Amino acid sequence: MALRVNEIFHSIQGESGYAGWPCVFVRLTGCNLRCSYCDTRYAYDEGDFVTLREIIGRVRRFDCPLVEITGGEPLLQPETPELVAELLDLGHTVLVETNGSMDISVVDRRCVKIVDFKCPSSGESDANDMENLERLGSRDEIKCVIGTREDYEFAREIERLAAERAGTGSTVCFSPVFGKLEPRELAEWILADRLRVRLGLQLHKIIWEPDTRGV
Ligand SMILES: C[S@@+](CC[C@H](N)C(=O)[O-])C[C@H]1O[C@@H](n2cnc3c(N)ncnc32)[C@H](O)[C@@H]1O
Ligand SMILES: Nc1nc2[nH]cc(C(=O)O)c2c(=O)[nH]1
Ligand code: SF4
Ligand SMILES: [Mg+2]
Repeated sequence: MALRVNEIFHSIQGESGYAGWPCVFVRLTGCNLRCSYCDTRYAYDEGDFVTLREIIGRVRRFDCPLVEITGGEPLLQPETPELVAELLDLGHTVLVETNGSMDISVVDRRCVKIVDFKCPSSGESDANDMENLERLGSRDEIKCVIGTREDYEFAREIERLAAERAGTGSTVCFSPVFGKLEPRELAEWILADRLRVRLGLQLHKIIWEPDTRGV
């Protein structure tokens, strides 16, 4: 069994509720969306097939408890759930960063799904599978990447729908599109509306040059 892999690297987790922790990233090749702001276009079609065994071996060599499966879109490859389950069985905390267009229930309940609901300025908001709101577990996270005031209002509605769901404990994270919306503007909107959301800034773009690959 093999997956098409764009890169495997060790860095500081820059996004989500796990921001700041050392993390190994497995970036899979291929994406079904084309977000206007995408900072990872090189993953659309660059990558080689690597066996599941080899991927696990490369991850293990970093000796790091936290692993994120990202892309591209990680749920496009039918072998991804097996990779996730094997890493969980080895004792890793596994994050799966997904674009929200596909059914998230295909992956093991023990992993943490970070589900990006695409806002209008991405050009891909019609792709959101809103049923994913019903599929979230309490450790999973909702994420909205915001480039405009219209995006913010859209994201606020997603947050409202999530909060309405009985039993939801999901963290909701709002992040500005890097270089497009000033973090301060988004911070002020969140505070003015008294929202219970987490402001996320991409830490790796502060630590390293913003377009560095493999960090
Ligand atoms: C490259 S995507 C890979 C995972 C999946 N395709 C997705 O979109 O969630 C990882 C995360 O980076 C975010 N992202 C991509 N480009 C960005 C940018 N220019 N500014 C802020 N976040 C960005 C995406 O919205 C997504 O949450
Ligand atoms: N450091 C770092 N943290 C990240 N968190 C999510 C990322 C992604 O591209 O999915 C990412 C990334 O590319 N780098
Ligand atoms: S879904 Fe993710 S990888 Fe695909 S285009 Fe959008 S941001 Fe890029
Ligand atoms: Mg990234």
